[in-house]
Amino acid sequence: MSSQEQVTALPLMDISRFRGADREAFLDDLRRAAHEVGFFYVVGHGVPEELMTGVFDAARAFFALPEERRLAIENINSPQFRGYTRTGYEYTGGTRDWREQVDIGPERAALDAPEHAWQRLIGPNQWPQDVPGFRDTVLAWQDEALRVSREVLRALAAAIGADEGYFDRWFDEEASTHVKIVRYPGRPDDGTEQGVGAHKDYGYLALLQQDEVGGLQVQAQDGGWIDATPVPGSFVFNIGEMLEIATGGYLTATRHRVVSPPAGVQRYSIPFFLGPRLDAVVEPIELPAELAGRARGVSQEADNPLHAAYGENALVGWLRSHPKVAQRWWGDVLAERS
Ligand SMILES: O=C(O)CCC(=O)C(=O)O
Ligand SMILES: [Fe+2]
Repeated sequence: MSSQEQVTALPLMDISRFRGADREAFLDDLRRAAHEVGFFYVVGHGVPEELMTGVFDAARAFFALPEERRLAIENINSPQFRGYTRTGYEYTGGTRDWREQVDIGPERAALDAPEHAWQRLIGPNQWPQDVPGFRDTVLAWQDEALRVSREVLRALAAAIGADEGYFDRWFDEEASTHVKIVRYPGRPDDGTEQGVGAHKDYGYLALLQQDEVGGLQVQAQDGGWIDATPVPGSFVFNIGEMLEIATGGYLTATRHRVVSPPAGVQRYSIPFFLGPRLDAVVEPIELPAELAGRARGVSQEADNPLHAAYGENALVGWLRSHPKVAQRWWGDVLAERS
């Protein structure tokens, strides 16, 4: 192997094989990748290159706006945690992350009389008014990210011996989608390396489009960290907590983190999260005996208990990561729970 050749320890999956002649071999590869690593690259997805480039252009245009224009859609305006988060205002593992971002969810009207706390996550987005085409481009990208994620979810269901459509029961047209448009500035003067602290993602699956800079790291089973080296044209996929719960830990939500780029270098990334409906309570699937024997059980960490009720799982995540928004709009819920 020449020293120029790209070396990456994460498996690479060509999702077009799922509909092709070697489907069974593909499902074996996918099963191994999803069980052993929980992270893999996906190529052969058919998302037009112009759209992948276009969404990064939209991101660059937004983050190039003067701060007061970015703050016009600050998430502090939104009980649903939608909109812009300034660098240093998001927390993971109780420690400040070093990135700025725009969070976008399903576009709905807020409910008049929500019965459950998590129903207050339903509501409208905040869109920047001064980046022409931002909304259309992001929505077009979101549609494609949803299409590819659904295909990967169907392949995962087939790979664990279930019907392709198995996970659709907690899903349908009300799927929880979440797009994050992210910019990591170079690391701050004090040299802190946390772009995003180590965490798991809470839905079914996460898809990530990243630029060429790198910095995402994935925790291996031995505790070491593997670089998710950028592979042009690919998406990085990882398993979320709801699939860990649904498979009794046969599929594991793998911890990952982002190391900030060096000072003076910036990185753009666009994660997309696919979750079940907010009112879904995910129950364990009956796995084929051979797989069940290798299921590791659902991890229960003191600092991150997993909730099978998806809306609750999502709410806990939002409250923890955006304390200022939580204080402004969710004081009653925080007080009840303290
Ligand atoms: O930006 C990345 O590479 C990953 C971000 C991430 O893990 C997240 O936002 O959950
Ligand atoms: Fe993540």
